[in-house]
Amino acid sequence: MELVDHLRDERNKAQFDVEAMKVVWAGSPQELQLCDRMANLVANHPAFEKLKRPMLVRKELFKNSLRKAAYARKLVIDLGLSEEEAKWLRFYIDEPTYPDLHWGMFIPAIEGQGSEEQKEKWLPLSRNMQIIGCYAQTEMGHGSNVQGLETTATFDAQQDHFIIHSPTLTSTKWWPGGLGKVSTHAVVYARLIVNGEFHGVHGWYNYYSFSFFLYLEDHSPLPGITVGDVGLKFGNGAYNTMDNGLLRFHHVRIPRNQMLMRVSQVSREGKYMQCDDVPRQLIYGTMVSVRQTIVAMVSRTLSRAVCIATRYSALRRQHSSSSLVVPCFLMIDYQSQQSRLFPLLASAYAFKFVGEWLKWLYTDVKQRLEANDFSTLPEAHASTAGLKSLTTSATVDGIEECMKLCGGDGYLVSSGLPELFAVSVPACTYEGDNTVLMLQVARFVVKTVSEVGYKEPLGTSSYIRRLNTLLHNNCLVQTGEDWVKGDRIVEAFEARAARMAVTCTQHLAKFQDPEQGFSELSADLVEVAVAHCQLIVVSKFVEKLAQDIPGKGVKEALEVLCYVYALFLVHKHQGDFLVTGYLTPKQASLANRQLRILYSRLRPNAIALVDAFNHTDHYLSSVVGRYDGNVYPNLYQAAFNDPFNDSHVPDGYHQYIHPILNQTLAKL
Ligand SMILES: CCCCC/C=C\C/C=C\C/C=C\C=C\C(=O)SCCNC(=O)CCNC(=O)[C@H](O)C(C)(C)COP(=O)(O)OP(=O)(O)OC[C@H]1O[C@@H](n2cnc3c(N)ncnc32)[C@H](O)[C@@H]1OP(=O)(O)O
Ligand SMILES: Cc1cc2nc3c(=O)[nH]c(=O)nc-3n(C[C@H](O)[C@H](O)[C@H](O)COP(=O)(O)OP(=O)(O)OC[C@H]3O[C@@H](n4cnc5c(N)ncnc54)[C@H](O)[C@@H]3O)c2cc1C
Repeated sequence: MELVDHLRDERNKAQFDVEAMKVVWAGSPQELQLCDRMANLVANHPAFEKLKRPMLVRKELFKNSLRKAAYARKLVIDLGLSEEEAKWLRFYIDEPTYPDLHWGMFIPAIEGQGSEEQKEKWLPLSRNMQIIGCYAQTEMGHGSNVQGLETTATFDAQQDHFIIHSPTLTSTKWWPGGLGKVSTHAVVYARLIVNGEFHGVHGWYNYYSFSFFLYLEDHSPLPGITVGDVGLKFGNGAYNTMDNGLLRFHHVRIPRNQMLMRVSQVSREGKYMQCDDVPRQLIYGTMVSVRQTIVAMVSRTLSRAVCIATRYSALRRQHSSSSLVVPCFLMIDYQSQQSRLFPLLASAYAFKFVGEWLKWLYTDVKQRLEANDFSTLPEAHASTAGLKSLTTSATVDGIEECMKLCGGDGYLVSSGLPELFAVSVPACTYEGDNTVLMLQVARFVVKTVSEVGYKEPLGTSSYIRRLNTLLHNNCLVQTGEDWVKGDRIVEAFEARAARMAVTCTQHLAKFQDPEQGFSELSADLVEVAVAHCQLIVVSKFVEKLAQDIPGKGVKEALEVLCYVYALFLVHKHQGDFLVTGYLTPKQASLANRQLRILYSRLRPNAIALVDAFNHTDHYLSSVVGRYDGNVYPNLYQAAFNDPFNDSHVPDGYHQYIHPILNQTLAKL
């Protein structure tokens, strides 16, 4: 039977080579081929079916996710998949499970913080999954405030042991993924006590990582350990496939050599030693690594929501504004729908490109760290923290908007959007609460501004070198067309970021106690950080356009997306641009007018731009976002796939409805 493509007319409108755009989106022909292979491996295998997930109760759901993880492991071994292939396989299975933390945090923590000897011992065991690990940092009472962690690790010189203890209820380890039911090991952050002395009580270096055996072979916890799951989380399915755990220690002994010893050591005699040439911030290194990964992944999450909403918008018809009776308008042709949808489409591309750049920055910093060059760590910290915060917040808001853009059907689980929202929301909290992370960026920016004159700003903050120009030269835009020039756009974002940073730095200088100033101005400081991070995203998109981009019309389509992203932000944050005096109201309104022109240029390419994400229907898991656009029969069928429709008479009907119909309520 011939398949009907309900979106064919839309696809025919494309003004660029979709196959070439797929390569740009994936990053390279090799990446495209790799992702395509892994996505289809998952899509074509019944073991990875996921549509029934939201109907399962927690225990079934969890067992189901263990089955999938075990099956994935078998595929990795049977097919001899590389670590990179295995990573994409897990990604397309699309279900948070313990291997995410094992591969994503436990192993990187050992790699980054273990001594050579420890790496030699623990890494082969971990990579072969002979042990399964998690990352136990957060406690019930302390999440953002890592310095406040209460778990203690007291050195016992007599037995050459550390004694790990949870002295209070609030010191209970709380949230670590994979901890609740599965892990055999954990990297635990604890406060170090040697010879009765807390080390580094004033600094952030009083927390050390320990690796220890959590379970005996029969899988009951070691004596002195209480472990469990933190309980049901938001959303059906969603993050409930993960065993986020709780953990308490009652004077649990572990050998001294299980303290991760790259940053500092405790000797057999009980002497505490800090490695001179390694900064203490390195114990936060795993978070830098994961924040980078989150940015690399988040564009795909947003692209998924945008793909669903764009396809449905290009299919569903509603009345025109002049006639409430004739259903003639495609939803995507409403200007208001475009102004909500197209900036999200542009953001997905923007986040993809900034994610590629961040990966490059992180790879560079990682190589430097291995060679004990720590000079670029502050920038890597600020960029990973800020971009993780910016992109996850925008993505989660974007998924919610996509749900609304699909009307009532977006709210159905079969649209794929509610579960995507539920599974993505915690990204604003885990790996650092987004506001807390933006405050870290603000610290970095304010410090850079304060040091102007005796320390050269580098990398993402190099615009601060041109402070004088940015503070005094205002925008030169005179026509709408003037707004679609890369260097002009970047300069506008630089001027806004620089002016906001300088104003805040001046306000901070008025406080006698800098910390009090920082606290009182924290809301403004977050805005400074947002401006700095948006500048990074815009400038990396503009830099991308300066590269050689093959394929008919591909570069032109990307240019439109870049300007949509940037001018949408100019419009959204026009208050910043106006208050700092960089723009006049006329220039701001020209930007908005130009944005409308750009929407009309983007419109014919909309479906092709989401096709270029190359998402399989399995990955989308959305009735309204199907590739073939055959929505309505499938939407109808999906209703009958719900076990709730197995019978006309639900449980409880005879008991609770009949008495009302028969007026026999007194018998209840
Ligand atoms: C939607 C799509 C999703 C895609 C999903 C993909 C993957 C998902 C993967 C995993 C998710 C699952 C697991 C999640 C795990 C976790 O959540 S683990 C726990 C994470 N916890 C945190 O992130 C805690 C956040 N808090 C902190 O990082 C610190 O406490 C904070 C930095 C906020 C403050 O610490 P403090 O010691 O008080 O720092 P100061 O402000 O005094 O700064 C001291 C100096 O250290 C520098 N610094 C801080 N952090 C770092 C770092 N990470 N690296 C390098 N340097 C750092 C800071 O800049 C200061 O430097 P100066 O002295 O100013 O020079
Ligand atoms: C799904 C999920 C998975 C997780 N996985 C892990 C894991 O594997 N391992 C692990 O160790 N942890 C994990 N966590 C814990 C996570 O890292 C913490 O939840 C996170 O760091 C935030 O800490 P908190 O929950 O204590 O929030 P809090 O720090 O209590 O924050 C609550 C509110 O206070 C504000 N706030 C806090 N501090 C400040 C400040 N200094 N200035 C201004 N505002 C502030 C925040 O902005 C936020 O609005 C996970 C969490 C979730 C939700």
